[in-house]
Amino acid sequence: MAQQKTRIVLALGGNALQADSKDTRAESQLVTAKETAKPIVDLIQEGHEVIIAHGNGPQVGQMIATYETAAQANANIPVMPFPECGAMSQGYIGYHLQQAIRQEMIARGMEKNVATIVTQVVVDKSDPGFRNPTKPVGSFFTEEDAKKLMAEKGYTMKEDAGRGWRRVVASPEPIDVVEAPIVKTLVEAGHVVITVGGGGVPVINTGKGVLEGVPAVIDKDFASEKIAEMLDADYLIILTAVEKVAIHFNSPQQKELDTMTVKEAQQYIGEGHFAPGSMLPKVKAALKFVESKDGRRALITSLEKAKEGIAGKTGTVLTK
Ligand SMILES: Nc1ncnc2c1ncn2[C@@H]1O[C@H](COP(=O)(O)OP(=O)(O)O)[C@@H](O)[C@H]1O
Ligand SMILES: NC(=O)OP(=O)(O)O
Repeated sequence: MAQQKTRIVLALGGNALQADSKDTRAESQLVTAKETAKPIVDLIQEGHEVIIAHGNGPQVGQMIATYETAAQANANIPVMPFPECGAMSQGYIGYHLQQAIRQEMIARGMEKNVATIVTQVVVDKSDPGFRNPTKPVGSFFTEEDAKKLMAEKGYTMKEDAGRGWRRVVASPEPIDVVEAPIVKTLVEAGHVVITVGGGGVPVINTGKGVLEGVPAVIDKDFASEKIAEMLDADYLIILTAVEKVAIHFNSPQQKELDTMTVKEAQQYIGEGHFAPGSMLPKVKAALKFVESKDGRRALITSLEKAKEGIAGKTGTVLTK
C-alpha cells in the first residue's frame, strides 16, 4: 500500500559521508555518498518530499587545518576564515550528494532535479556558545597529541564521546535560515534540495539586511530542526550510526528505546544519558520539533534503517 506523502527533513550524520572516520579522502566520501543516496532515493521514490541536511565537522576541521598548515609553511598563503570554510564544505559535500542522488535517480528511471543551496543561518552575536566552545571538528587525536596541539596552536580540544580528542569550536544556536523561502519554493516545485549543510554558514545580522559570517559551526541537528519548522515539515529524521537511542549507553545496563515521550526525553537529558556533542543535540532537536506543533514527528535511527523507521518498524520515535 502506498504510504502517505510527507515532507521530511533528513539530517545526515557523519557516517553518511565518511564510512571510516580515518579516511577523509574526497574519493572515499563520494563512494560513501553513493551508498547513502540509496535509502534517500527510496524515500523520494515513495513520493515523500525530502529535504536533506548534513554535518561538516570532519570536513570543515580538515579544511581549516590544511589552510593553517599551508599558511605556516608559506607566508603568501592566507588562512581561509571559518565562515568561508563552512561555505566551501557545503559546496563540496553538496556536490557529492548531488552526484550520488542524481545517479541513483537516473538508475531508477526517476526524473527529478537535485541541487544544493549554500545556506546562511542567523545566530545571535551574544550567544553564550561563543564563550564556551563545544562543537567537535576535524580529526580524532590521542590525548598526548591533543595536548601538544593545544600548546602549539592554542586550540581548545576535548574528548569526544569516548572516541578520541578533537578540536572544539563555538556553536551558537540557529535563529533563522536566510534561504528558507527559496528552499520552500524548490521543494514545492518537486525538486530535491540539500540545505543547511554543516548547520549552515553562521552569520550575524548587522542591520539593514547586511549579514556577516562569524567563526563558528552550528550543530546540524539544531539547524535541521529550525528549517524543518520553517518549511512546516511533517517529519524530522535524524540519521546517525546507531539504530536506536539508548539510556545507560555503553554500559551493561544499556537499554535501547523504541519511543520516548517529551517528558521522558527531558528526564533522560537531566540524568545525563546523552553525550554532549553527539547524541544530546539529536535528542534536543527531535524534542524541540515534536513540541513545536501538534502532529509533528521525529525519528532518530541509522541511515540503513531509515525506510523501516519511517514505516514504524524501528528507530527511536519522539512523541508528545
Ligand atoms: N545515549 C546514546 N544512545 C545512542 N548513541 C549514543 C548515545 N550517547 C552517545 N551516543 C553516540 O553518539 C553517536 C552519534 O553522534 P555523532 O557520531 O556525533 O553524530 P553524527 O551521526 O551526527 O555524526 C552514536 O553513534 C553513538 O556512538
Ligand atoms: N555541523 C555539524 O553539526 O557537523 P557534524 O554533524 O559533522 O558534527
